[in-house]
Amino acid sequence: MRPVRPVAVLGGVRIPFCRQNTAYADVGNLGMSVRTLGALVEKYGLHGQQLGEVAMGAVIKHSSDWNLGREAALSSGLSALTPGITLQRACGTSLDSIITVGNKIATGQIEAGIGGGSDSTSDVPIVYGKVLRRRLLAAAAARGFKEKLAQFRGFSFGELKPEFPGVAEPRTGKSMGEHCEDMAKEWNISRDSQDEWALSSHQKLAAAYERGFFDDLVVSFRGVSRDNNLRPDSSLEKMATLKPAFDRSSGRGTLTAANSTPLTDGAAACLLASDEWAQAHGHEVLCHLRDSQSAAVDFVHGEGLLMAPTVAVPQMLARNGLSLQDFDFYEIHEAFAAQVLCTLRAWESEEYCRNRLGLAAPLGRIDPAKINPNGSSLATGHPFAATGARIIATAAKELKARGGGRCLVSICTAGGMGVVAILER
Ligand SMILES: CC(=O)CC(=O)SCCNC(=O)CCNC(=O)[C@H](O)C(C)(C)COP(=O)(O)OP(=O)(O)OC[C@H]1O[C@@H](n2cnc3c(N)ncnc32)[C@H](O)[C@@H]1OP(=O)(O)O
Repeated sequence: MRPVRPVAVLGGVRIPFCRQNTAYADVGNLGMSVRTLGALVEKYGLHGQQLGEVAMGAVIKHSSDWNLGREAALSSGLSALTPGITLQRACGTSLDSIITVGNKIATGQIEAGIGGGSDSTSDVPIVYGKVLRRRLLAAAAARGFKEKLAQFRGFSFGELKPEFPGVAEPRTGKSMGEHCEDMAKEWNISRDSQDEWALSSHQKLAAAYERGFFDDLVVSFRGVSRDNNLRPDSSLEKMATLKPAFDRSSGRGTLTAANSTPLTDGAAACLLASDEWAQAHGHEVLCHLRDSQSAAVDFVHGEGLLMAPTVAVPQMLARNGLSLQDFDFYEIHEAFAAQVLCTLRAWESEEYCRNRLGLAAPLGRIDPAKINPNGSSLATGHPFAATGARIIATAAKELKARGGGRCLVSICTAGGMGVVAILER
């Protein structure tokens, strides 16, 4: 193995994120990925260039998109000699795409690459059940009309019932929202604190747009120039009127449409390189990807589904000799406001940090003013596989704007996992 070398983040772009069944309803993952990669190629003058890897991902994906990373790369303006790969780790997908490309750069396998992701909740694969699928395949392989027709002997119209992609965890049958509602109850997270967190996310995102922060990060698409979930005019009074979205009957439900991410379409991507490649091509290094970590929790046997970042972060901190307070700001994915608030409370809990994380003392408090300075998923919306690249692009630009510093990135994912990373400038 060659020695590990620094991984430079040169920046990123994304299309505005749009709520389900709005502006991108007929575009799909490939269209959104191509627009995003094309914009990145344009921004960094990569036309005709051969990069080492394009790693993209999608949580919900049509088989007709083949290998989304390669297909999107082929239509992006990059050289056709650029390889592509498609990854999936639920909401951690594009952070993992970026880590994958970063690791290849760190070990000297490649000099530069793109990591990103896309998700469409408006154009999802809807399939027939297994019985009809078997019949159709057998009919396709059969010779002659009579033999084909024979495959449908005993056919019933019930077989035409479509199957939609699952929205529930296969092992528990509960949705993300239902799991997070359980977490909010376990950690005593109030409805008011969730609504306040969500409102603040909208206000910070709106302010960032107003001061031009996103001018070179968000490229317009299909006539949209800003995330269409953004509601700067929202209020705590209006939020307080909303009914619980996931626990409607116990009278104790606190997660609502306003303090949960909406179903969203969108794509985002980042350019990474070795310092040498960046210098040779005249690109400024916005920051370095110093380290990353993934972890999982046993949600099937009672742990909170979205609590795995609480486990991944201390592992990564220990390896780097850092404390939770050694960061200038934090980018914590807001799957639900309650997820962020549960995570913060767990890191402050003596009992949790000692007994669950095996630490000598609690990780301690983070100043909420240092979290998500430009808003996050509650305001932008959350196209699952695009969120990681949105966060890295935003954090890298924020580090440049501050002239230096250190950022902790934390993303919870379905399947009881978490992916976290450290960025530094
Ligand atoms: C997947 C991973 O790996 C990890 C993760 O990130 S987990 C997170 C994954 N994401 C999810 O699970 C998505 C969850 N979200 C949902 O399923 C749906 O958005 C939801 C069930 C929460 C809400 O759906 P919905 O009821 O159709 O929402 P919607 O119709 O938009 O809004 C309902 C009301 O709230 C209002 N509202 C929404 N946001 C608001 C806000 N910020 N301020 C004020 N009002 C708001 C709307 O205006 C609407 O009001 P009216 O009824 O008066 O029109």
